[in-house]
Amino acid sequence: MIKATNLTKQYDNGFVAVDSLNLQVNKGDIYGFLGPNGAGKTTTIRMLNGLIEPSDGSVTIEGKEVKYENASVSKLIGVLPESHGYYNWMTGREYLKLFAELYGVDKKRVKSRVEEVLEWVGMAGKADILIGQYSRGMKQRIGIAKTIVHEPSIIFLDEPTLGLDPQGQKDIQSIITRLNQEQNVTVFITSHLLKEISEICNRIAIVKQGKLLEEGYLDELIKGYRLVLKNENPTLEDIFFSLTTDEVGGVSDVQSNKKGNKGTCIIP
Ligand SMILES: Nc1ncnc2c1ncn2[C@@H]1O[C@H](COP(=O)(O)OP(=O)(O)OP(=O)(O)O)[C@@H](O)[C@H]1O
Repeated sequence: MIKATNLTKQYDNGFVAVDSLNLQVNKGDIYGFLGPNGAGKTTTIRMLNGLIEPSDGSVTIEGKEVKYENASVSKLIGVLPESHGYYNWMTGREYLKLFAELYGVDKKRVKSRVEEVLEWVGMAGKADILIGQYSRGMKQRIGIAKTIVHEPSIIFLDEPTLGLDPQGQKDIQSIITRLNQEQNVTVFITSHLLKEISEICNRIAIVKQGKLLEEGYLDELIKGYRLVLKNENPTLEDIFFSLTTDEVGGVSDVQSNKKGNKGTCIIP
């Protein structure tokens, strides 16, 4: 359903943020895309969405090639970026109506679709309040409503629970799970909250310095790592740290990821 082949991004300054990544997200997955800060997650999402051009490699979504700034797949996908602006002077309902129209929802259907998504994210009672007066959790709910307003089959959520309190995190997780189970929406999600990922995702990928370190079904990975980690019940956190922590407890210098010097770790 989403297939990335040898996906690579070298920025203009020579830095290789994503290096020959091969990924496959299947229909119905909640796919957790994990990695330390600077691992290349946002860069990857932007290439998967056609927002930036890969230096090499290709992406297909439902068999259609994703081309840079080409709107052909935009109807199939919904995107909630990590940092996104809201129109604080609009009410939640006005904002969703605007995006329903922009995304080409049938004019006759806009009103009812906006009401549907407001219900979905539990914001029907707050829809006439200005977005500027919403809490962060309410803004994220409206952000998710915007992401699904045109009924995409795949949604990309970059850190959707960042900065939310535990209840806010739980609410967003429950919306994501219900969208997946009840509306058959495939979800590609990044988060630094490994517990959250292990609770909602069936498949995961772990990247570091732009390279794929591991990909697979979470339950199979956990089984596979029992032996590797000599632990009967390894958690996703155990697997993540075993793969991403540098030996000697050092911090890897991701800025050294230049061509010809890929993946080098500098231990301070
Ligand atoms: N336009 C750019 N030019 C050069 N380097 C960039 C550019 N954009 C991002 N980078 C670098 O690419 C690397 C990957 O960045 P990216 O934002 O994709 O990582 P991330 O995994 O999403 O990080 P985080 O978890 O902190 O959000 C980082 O080292 C970043 O500094």
